[in-house]
Amino acid sequence: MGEISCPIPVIDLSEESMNEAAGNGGIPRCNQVREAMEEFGCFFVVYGSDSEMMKRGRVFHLLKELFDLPIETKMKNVNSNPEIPSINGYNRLSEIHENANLFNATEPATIQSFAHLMWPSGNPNFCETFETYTKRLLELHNLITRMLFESYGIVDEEYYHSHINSMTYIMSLTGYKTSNKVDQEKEKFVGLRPHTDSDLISILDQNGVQGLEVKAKDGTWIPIHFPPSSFFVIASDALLVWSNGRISPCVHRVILEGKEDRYSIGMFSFLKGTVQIPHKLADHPHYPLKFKPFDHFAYIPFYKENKYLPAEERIKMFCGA
Ligand SMILES: O=C(O)CCC(=O)C(=O)O
Ligand SMILES: [Fe+2]
Repeated sequence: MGEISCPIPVIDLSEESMNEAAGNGGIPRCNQVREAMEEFGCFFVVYGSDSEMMKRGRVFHLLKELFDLPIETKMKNVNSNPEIPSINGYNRLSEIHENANLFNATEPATIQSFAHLMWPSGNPNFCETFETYTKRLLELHNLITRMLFESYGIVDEEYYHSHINSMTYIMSLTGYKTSNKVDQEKEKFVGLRPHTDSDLISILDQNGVQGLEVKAKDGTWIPIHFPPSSFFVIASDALLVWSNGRISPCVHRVILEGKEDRYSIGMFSFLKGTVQIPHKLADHPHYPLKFKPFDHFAYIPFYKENKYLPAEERIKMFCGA
């Protein structure tokens, strides 16, 4: 059987490409971002230089180091954000699947105190690598947000800055240690059931081991193979509300195969406060106001209780107009 080419758009936001575009009068890349979000709820973004890619390899070595620590150590990472009590700092979800969540992940102090908990005698390599990494992911998140706003004609700088300044990020580090599953050499098994995420926009990364799949509009599952130097960007539940129903959250799952351990990182963006449809998107004959404003943190426990309902149904139950 021949390879089916992946229909998911790849958007090049690398520095060279952005400079080139600026020189050419600018390819309307912000429209590509919006179109990808509206059509697929996700896209690949090429971002960062080759030397940064080398460093990204380091990130996943460090995740192995982290998940190889004794469970008692990993359990010391407790939730440090009392406003989101329903998200744990550490989860052991099965014998092969565990994850660590870092709250306010873009603050260097968060990375340092996490590293100190995990490695009391210090791990400067972890701190340096993750501080740089989260900084880049934050820049990327802000760039994508700005482009999306621009494409919708929301060019109010004050609105953009107040939105960005209201964000907080949870970085979720996940390990799927399939090598622990000695008896299931060839069988595929579910790492994460189909779901959408509860935040606004998630940025995903992984080591070289495949497993992530997204559900296309026709119901088929598309395996996600990251192009070189890319991250995978997905729309989450709160973006459905913010966009007044224009952007459907991306349904995704993780299917594991073989014995190679898989490590992934998700940078999840939450609004500290109210998610609200901007006037520009509410005031349209095809898009009458669909959702009431809602408190993003208050949504999380509801989301968790109803995680496997279709996102549209869940959101409508929570804040349908
Ligand atoms: O492991 C992955 O690639 C995806 C993780 C994910 O979907 C999640 O944490 O919500
Ligand atoms: Fe997810």
